[in-house]
Amino acid sequence: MLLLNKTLLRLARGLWQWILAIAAVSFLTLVGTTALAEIVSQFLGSLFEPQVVLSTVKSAVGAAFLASVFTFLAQLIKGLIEYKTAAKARSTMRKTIFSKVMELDAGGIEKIGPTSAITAAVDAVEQMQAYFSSYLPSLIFSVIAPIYLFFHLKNISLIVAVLLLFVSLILFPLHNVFRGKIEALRKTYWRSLDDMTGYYMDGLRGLTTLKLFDRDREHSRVLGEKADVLNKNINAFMKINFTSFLVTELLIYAAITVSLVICITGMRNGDITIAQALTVLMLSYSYFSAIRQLMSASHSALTAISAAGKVEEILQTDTSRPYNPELPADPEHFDGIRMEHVSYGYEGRSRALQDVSLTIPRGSSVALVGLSGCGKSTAASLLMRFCDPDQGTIFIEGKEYRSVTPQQLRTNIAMVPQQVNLFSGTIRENLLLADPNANDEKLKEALSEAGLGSFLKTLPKGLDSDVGNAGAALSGGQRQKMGIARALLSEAQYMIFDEATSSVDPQSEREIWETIGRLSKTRTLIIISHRMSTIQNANCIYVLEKGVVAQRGSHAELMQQGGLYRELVTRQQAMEVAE
Ligand SMILES: Nc1ncnc2c1ncn2[C@@H]1O[C@H](COP(=O)(O)OP(=O)(O)OP(=O)(O)O)[C@@H](O)[C@H]1O
Repeated sequence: MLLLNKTLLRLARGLWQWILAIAAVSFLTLVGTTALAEIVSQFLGSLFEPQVVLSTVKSAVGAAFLASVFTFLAQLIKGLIEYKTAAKARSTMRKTIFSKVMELDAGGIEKIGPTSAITAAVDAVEQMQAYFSSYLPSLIFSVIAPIYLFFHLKNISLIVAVLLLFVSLILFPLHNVFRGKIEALRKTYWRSLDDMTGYYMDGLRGLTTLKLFDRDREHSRVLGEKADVLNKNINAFMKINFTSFLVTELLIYAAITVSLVICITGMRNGDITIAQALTVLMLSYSYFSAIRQLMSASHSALTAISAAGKVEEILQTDTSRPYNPELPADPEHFDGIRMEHVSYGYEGRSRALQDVSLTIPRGSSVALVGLSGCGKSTAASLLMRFCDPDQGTIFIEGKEYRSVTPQQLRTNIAMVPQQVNLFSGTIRENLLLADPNANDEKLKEALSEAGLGSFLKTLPKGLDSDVGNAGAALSGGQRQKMGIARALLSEAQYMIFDEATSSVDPQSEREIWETIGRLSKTRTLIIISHRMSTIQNANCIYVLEKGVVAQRGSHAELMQQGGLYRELVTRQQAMEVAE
């Protein structure tokens, strides 16, 4: 009911002093307003007394002026602190989200979805900051203000003070009853809006098809029905909003009217003076301003809470890659990488890999092939330890994968992905990501080994040449070669090429395969490629089918065996001839 949210309260940790400062300055504003109300009421009350003198007028005006200046300054300061709190909240939340997102590995990013990661850091943060700069201070203030005013009014009339306090305390729970209904209707309204917009978009995109089949009038009729449903939902939403407003305002004005009736009766009986009655009239409005402020802030709080849900999903993602040096070593003491009965499935999906065993002897080249979706990239992700097997074990040079620190693993295994990511900056800056201590000679050596030596010589600025936004100033082939150069700089013994030439032109593809051929003399290569002609020299080829190892052997052995491998090779040869 108080709209307190665990995620938001956790994020508010460094912000409490600011939140309390806003509530405190709001309270000072109330103190100023109360003083002003009392000064004005006393002055107006004194006008009815015969002995009014100029000095009374002067001191009343002076006091009213001071109270006004005080209130104005308090309000100004409140605005400034609110602004500061919003800025601080944004910055704190963005830093928390950014540092978590940067901890995610490939599996984690896919699980959340890159779009969610962006909206969490941009939109959600904007929505959540209002919770700290507006809702929480209003909540605190809405508790203090009625109590403060109660103590002010109780000396004039206890019954009025109790009545106003009671009504101000029940307003927020009552408002929440309406709010629950409003939120449910808002969801229905958004759904019908989405439904209508989606149908409208479908119609626009497929207008020619609709006309071809003479279905445009029917489409227009359904669209009209959807527009009616939307209208009905908007009306229901507005009706409940208006009812909520009406009930709240009626209660407030009823409480004020009853208070005035009590004051007038008191005046008649001589228990209450005119000045006191005027004070009640003026302060009764202040009684409800805090709760009104809270009610309007509670709308932002609800938006903030739903945004916090998205952020919580990111913050809760497990980014730990625990390692335990005590895990038992490989009983076979295999010199290389070995997968033993490994199974892995993505959340909510059937197994992507099932009981896969494979060996990658140090110094060899091993290829993984198979139809799209057979699990090749999943095997690469497991080898990079972007994820851990659900069942089975992976060993590297006699050690259990999870007994090696993530840093050690990264220095042993590098990957050249399908799309190499380059950052805006120079060639040097992009290469230093892999080895921050590398000197120019080493960088040039890696570039030349990756097949970029002659290209570098053509650049007037050499290593200081700009690669453009996300590497836009380089060709697709050059970007992939930069990825290879980076992998070389990491000095990893094991290198995974996951469809490293799938997005480059035939000339670059040939050059990259030549480079890979050279690398196979000094490194252990794990090659994933859909081009069967490129992996024929691999020492061992694993053919995956629906997540299972269907065949294994050299090219010659597999061609002799027949089965899926020979089918894939023959099919591709036929396609190449046709091209
Ligand atoms: N992040 C993911 N979430 C859920 N399922 C996934 C995810 N990544 C892959 N899969 C599923 O796992 C299976 C194996 O996918 P994987 O990418 O390993 O295949 P692949 O052989 O590399 O395919 P391709 O040759 O098309 O790249 C597929 O059914 C795929 O839909």
